[in-house]
Amino acid sequence: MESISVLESEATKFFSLPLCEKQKTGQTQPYGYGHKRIGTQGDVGWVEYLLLTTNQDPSLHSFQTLRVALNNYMKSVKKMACEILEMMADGLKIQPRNVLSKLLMDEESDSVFRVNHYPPCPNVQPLSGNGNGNGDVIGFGEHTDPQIISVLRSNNTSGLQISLREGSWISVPPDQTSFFINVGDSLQVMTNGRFKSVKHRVVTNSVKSRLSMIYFGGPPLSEKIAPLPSLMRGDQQSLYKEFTWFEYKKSAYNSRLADNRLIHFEKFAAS
Ligand SMILES: C=C1C[C@]23C[C@@]1(O)CC[C@H]2[C@@]12CC[C@H](O)[C@@](C)(C(=O)O1)[C@H]2[C@@H]3C(=O)O
Ligand SMILES: O=C(O)CCC(=O)C(=O)O
Ligand SMILES: [Fe+2]
Repeated sequence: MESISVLESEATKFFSLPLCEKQKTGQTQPYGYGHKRIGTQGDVGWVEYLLLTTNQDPSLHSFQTLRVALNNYMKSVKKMACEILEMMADGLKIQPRNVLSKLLMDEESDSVFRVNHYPPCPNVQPLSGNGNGNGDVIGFGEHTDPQIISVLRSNNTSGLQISLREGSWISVPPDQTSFFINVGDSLQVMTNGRFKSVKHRVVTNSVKSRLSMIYFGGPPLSEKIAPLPSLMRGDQQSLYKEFTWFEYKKSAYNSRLADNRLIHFEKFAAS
């Protein structure tokens, strides 16, 4: 895929510019260029990034080649995310098969795209005590993704880890020819817990830099996030209270990265 290598080299060029140049993305908070700070609640990581909405052309006027490469990639990755959601619907034996993908195809779909750059990090003190106790420095702290589905691609530098049920972390081997698919909190709710949003994080590498690009497919803001009726058998009950994506997103964006965001929306949460 030639377009991916163009995007990767343009993104690498972008991140190697002086800070004052990188800040000229023409995007307003929370979008555009950011570094170290993640979200608004005080989370920090050894990372710099570009955060963009997918339903408008990323302004990035001073970075035309990057902008074109991003636009092309965003279109292709959205198509791939829709195909994956359709295969998931087939696997769940639910009809119509576009019941999930249509939310990403909607003109109002609230999807975001992120390019993360983790420069090599000499093993200094873990940032804000978020380290894993092994001297690793956290690039992106543990969290689940709030949307429906995330499609991640990275260069050949390791760093991504997922949390297993008993709390240990395992590395996702980096592979620039593969995509890493993550179930988001919203898909967990829409499948009434059959698919789980898995906690993940990124630890830095002391020698190599990591570049990752993630498409976060989200529904329109007004969409009700609830178990799909065709999945509910007999008198099965929803594990979650009713809410819209707007309500969930608002609550998620007011939380810290590591927080359990779904707990406030569970019907039977232990008190
Ligand atoms: C600390 C935060 C950053 C985040 C918004 C939040 O309050 C909690 C969820 C975070 C996350 C994780 C997945 C995506 O990278 C992201 C863009 C998203 O939609 O939710 C980030 C948010 C962010 O970086 O602003
Ligand atoms: O950069 C990565 O590899 C993962 C980052 C991530 O999980 C996120 O941006 O939500
Ligand atoms: Fe994530």
